[in-house]
Amino acid sequence: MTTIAVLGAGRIGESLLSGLLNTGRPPEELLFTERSPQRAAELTEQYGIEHVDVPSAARRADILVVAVKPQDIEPLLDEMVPVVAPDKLVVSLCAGLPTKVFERRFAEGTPVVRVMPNTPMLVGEAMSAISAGAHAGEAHLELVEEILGSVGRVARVPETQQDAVTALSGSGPAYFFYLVEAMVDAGILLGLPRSLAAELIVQSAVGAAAMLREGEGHPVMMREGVTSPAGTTISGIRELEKHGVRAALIDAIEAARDRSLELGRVHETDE
Ligand SMILES: NC(=O)C1=CN([C@@H]2O[C@H](COP(=O)(O)OP(=O)(O)OC[C@H]3O[C@@H](n4cnc5c(N)ncnc54)[C@H](O)[C@@H]3O)[C@@H](O)[C@H]2O)C=CC1
Ligand SMILES: O=C(O)[C@@H]1CCC=N1
Repeated sequence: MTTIAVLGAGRIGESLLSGLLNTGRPPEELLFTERSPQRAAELTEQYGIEHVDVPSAARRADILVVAVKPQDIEPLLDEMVPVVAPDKLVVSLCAGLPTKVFERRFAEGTPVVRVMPNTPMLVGEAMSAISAGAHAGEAHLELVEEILGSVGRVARVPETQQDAVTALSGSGPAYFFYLVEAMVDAGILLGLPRSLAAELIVQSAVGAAAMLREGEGHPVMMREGVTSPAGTTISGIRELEKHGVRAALIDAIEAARDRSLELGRVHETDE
């Protein structure tokens, strides 16, 4: 039995706990720590998972999953460092934080794996990218793949690519939600009831995603398949091009990558 403790059960920590429970992992194999007592009580009531303190998590769990905001990492590290032995695996879900931020604080040899997951973990459809730190080996990566593979897909990437991954798949769901929100608003403008507009757009998104996943051709070909000569779609595409939507998305993702790099730099030392 592998016990997993999630340190910081906010949106992504809860998504992981909930996703693992949904895939049949018993609540006895899961623990969590949480700064907010109210949130801790709510989660225990909802999921039946035990809330513990950091020393207890470090003693009882094999894997410690760090899921606090990057800005909150230092106080948590202060609590972890005295109690985390090198036989534990530390898994960081924190955007922007390089594995060396953890390694330089923990006992020599402590394995650290950096992960960028995303919230569709909640419904078993996460995209997670994982990178080994200096002391994490094949067995550690396989363990993390097994856990995250139960709540979605997993790719191995060099750590140097993690900031780009964060911008694409870590933040990506927010951009899709934003597009859906805007398209539903368009339906309202055209006089459709909100519930109907939402149903039309959400099912269109699910259908388009399913076609993309089937992998039968390139997205450009799929878009061309919708775009009839002198038809409706090309009139819409012209507006998207006029408003620079493609460039806006590229700029948005570049800005998210830059912010990820910046979050990591805050924790750099002169070492
Ligand atoms: N929300 C998302 O879509 C994604 C978030 N992440 C990363 O996951 C991490 C968490 O993000 P969210 O869940 O969105 O943030 P959040 O703010 O919803 O959750 C963080 C939780 O940690 C708790 N916390 C803070 N310090 C603590 C401490 N010392 N001990 C115990 N609990 C503590 C807070 O009370 C809060 O419930 C971040 O590092 C973020 O970069 C990664 C991928 C996607
Ligand atoms: O916005 C954030 O910083 C986090 C990391 C990736 C998605 N959400």
